[in-house]
Amino acid sequence: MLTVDQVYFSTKQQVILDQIQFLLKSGSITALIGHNGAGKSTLFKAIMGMIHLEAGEIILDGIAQSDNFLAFKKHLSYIPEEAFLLSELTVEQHFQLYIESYQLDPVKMEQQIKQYVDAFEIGDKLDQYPESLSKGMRQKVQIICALLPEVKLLLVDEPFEGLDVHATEYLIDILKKKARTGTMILLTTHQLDRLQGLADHYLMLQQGKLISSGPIEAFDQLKRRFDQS
Ligand SMILES: Nc1ncnc2c1ncn2[C@@H]1O[C@H](COP(=O)(O)OP(=O)(O)OP(=O)(O)O)[C@@H](O)[C@H]1O
Repeated sequence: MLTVDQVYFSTKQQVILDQIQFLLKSGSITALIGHNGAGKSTLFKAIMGMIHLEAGEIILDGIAQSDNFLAFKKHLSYIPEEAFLLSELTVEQHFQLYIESYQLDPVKMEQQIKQYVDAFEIGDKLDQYPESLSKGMRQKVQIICALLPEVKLLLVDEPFEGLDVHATEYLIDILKKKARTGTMILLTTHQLDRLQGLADHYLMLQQGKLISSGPIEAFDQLKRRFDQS
């Protein structure tokens, strides 16, 4: 379970996350929705420990982020809105980096990487560097890296931007499979229609505040609520 408790973050100019509080359960897929600037990416950065919270706590299966950050972080993985790949590493070396940093089984990973690489159609790019890849290809590399470890929580920020239809459908399928094995998934998208049949819960942010949350019972109702927010 993920517990986000009274999380608060501000800059000199504005409050960006205002006492955010929610729970995620094992195996759930939760859509984090909100208009531009609502605070979605900042909330992801807060969960990832990439920003320093002024108040609040984030607890993943009993491990508090502020108590033991290394133990906390090894249970989560992140697909950022824009791929952050290292210019000096090839595609294949990026996969190796994840295998090493998450201490994954290299033999098992070899098969897994082949499966993902084939499905995302980047098999001919393994020895290339990020600068020679298209935006969509870079995103695919980042997605594969994030999918390799079996984590308790997978954060997915605007995953469908820049992906072709085939890759989008494949990713949706993988996210559902991950959730079936107990991974919690928290994802943002502006393409609300993509959430239908994927997300089972939602969190709605508006100007840094959590204004609504719960199970997605009626998708049309959620879209109306979002349009009115
Ligand atoms: N590094 C930063 N310094 C100052 N303010 C920031 C910074 N990053 C984000 N903000 C501000 O925080 C607020 C929330 O931004 P955030 O990127 O979290 O929104 P978002 O919901 O992810 O938006 P989008 O849908 O456009 O990606 C915005 O008002 C933004 O201007």
